[in-house]
Amino acid sequence: MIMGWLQIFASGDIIQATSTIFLVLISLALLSSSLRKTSWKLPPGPRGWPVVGNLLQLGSFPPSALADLNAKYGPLVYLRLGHVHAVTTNCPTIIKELTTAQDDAFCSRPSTIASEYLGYNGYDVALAPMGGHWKMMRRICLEHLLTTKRLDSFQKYRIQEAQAMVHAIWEESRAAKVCNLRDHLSALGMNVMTHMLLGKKYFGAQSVGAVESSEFRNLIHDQFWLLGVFNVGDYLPYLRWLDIHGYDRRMKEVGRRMDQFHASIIEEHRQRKQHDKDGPRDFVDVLLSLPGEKGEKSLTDIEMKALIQDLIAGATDTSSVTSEWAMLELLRNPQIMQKARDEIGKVVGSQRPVEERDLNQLPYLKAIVKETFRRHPPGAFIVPHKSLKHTKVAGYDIPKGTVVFINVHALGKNPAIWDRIDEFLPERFLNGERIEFRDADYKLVPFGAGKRQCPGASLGQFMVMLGLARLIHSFDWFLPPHMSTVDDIDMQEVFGLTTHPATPLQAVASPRLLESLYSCSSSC
Ligand code: HEM
Repeated sequence: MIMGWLQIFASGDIIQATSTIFLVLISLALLSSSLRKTSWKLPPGPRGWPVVGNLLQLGSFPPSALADLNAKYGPLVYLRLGHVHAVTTNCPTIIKELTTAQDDAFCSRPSTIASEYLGYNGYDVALAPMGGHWKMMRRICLEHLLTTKRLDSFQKYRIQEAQAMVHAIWEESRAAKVCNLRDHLSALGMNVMTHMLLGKKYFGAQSVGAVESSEFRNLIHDQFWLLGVFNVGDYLPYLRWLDIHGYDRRMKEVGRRMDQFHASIIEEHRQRKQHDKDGPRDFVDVLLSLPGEKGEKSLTDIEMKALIQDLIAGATDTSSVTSEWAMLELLRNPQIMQKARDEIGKVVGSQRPVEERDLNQLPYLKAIVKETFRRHPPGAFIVPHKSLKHTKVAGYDIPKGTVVFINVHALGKNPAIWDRIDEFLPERFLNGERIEFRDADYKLVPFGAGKRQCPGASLGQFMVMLGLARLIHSFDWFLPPHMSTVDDIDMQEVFGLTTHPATPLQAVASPRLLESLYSCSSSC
């Protein structure tokens, strides 16, 4: 910049020089006015570095780094991430305040490079800023796709896929193979969702085929990873062109390939619709039958693609990673696994498989899932919220545009609200009341809260509970031969949009029901 001024003066262009000085003066004025705003009483937090602020303090596992800051500075911590105001909390009272009393102020989303490339520029639901478009997209989810009636009509797919998983594990057990539970659970989550959404399954028998399935799996994997990264360009936009970690380039490429994938799905459905007079068979058929926002005959292709993208991303990894952590804890705690099996046995017996209608009668299994959400929430942070106006929380000023990181990873390990935090204790939720996933005092918020809370919560619960119930009821589970005690199970977590066990969970399955209960009809 200094070189630029010198060149201007050297060239003798006095008008340009004057306007440059004018701009500098305005910038200084703006800077001093922003400094004056330091009269704001911001929440406490660590001192930041010039320019980057606290970006370098996030570490390799940001949920733990931010939890340490909460322990040091209090329940609401202020951070400056580059030029972005941010706050973080692991406290139920503050979470309640942000998502109920002040929901209107905090219900937007930050606009990020990820939302640009992977959320159709905020044209989707999950990453869209608050506004008319988000309202319309959310209404479509709630009134047309995720209704109880629609979900009931797709129950057969969930049962089919759960049976396909049990069958595949049974075959592996007969071949004396160690079972990779991550593979089975992610195939279950993915197949249930793509079956309902796109009318296809991507893994196992009757799937689309190896090439399309592996391409799809890699795309979803990359998308998940990229949605979870802290991208420097979001916080220091003038450095975006440097693309320090190469995230922009990857996001652009993944977004382009996802878009092609969605376009071909929509085209296939349009072709079929011309010859097929039956009602909608899957969510894409439903989307094709809906009118547009302002009375147009149909939704635009971008709206349909953005919805497909969100539902696949929102539904698949969240439920499979929850189930993987639950199975990991059950292997570490065989007495809890047995208690759950006894409960299922009492309700279901041993002559038939578990059905969805059984799930409401399995409070202990539900408590296991709840304890998994506490100890290993699938997303360490709730999808970040953003404030729409200047407001006060707990007596502190929160500037307009502040990004809010609700740290559910740290909430579940907050010693001020939980006893014996490192133990897996489903019993803590068996207090005689009906067990709800949404906790009235905000100690557990696996599906978020307020206007942005997860619209797929009940489907997510069904998917997790059905998969687990089938695994526990159908098999006895043992450690793989390379492990001698439960302490050999790797408990390390890998940070991303969802937090996975560092090592995919492996175990040995031994069938415990009649052989006929492991068979798979041609449909699965
Ligand atoms: C165990 C399963 C699941 C978990 C733990 C989960 C968790 C979450 C969380 C924490 C949020 C953010 C809430 C907030 O910002 O306050 C969210 C949003 C969302 N979820 Fe889920 N989810 C699950 C399953 C599903 C399923 C099955 C679907 C759809 C089929 C879905 C679709 C969405 C969508 C579209 C949003 C964005 C909502 C908005 O911004 O308005 N999720 N989910």
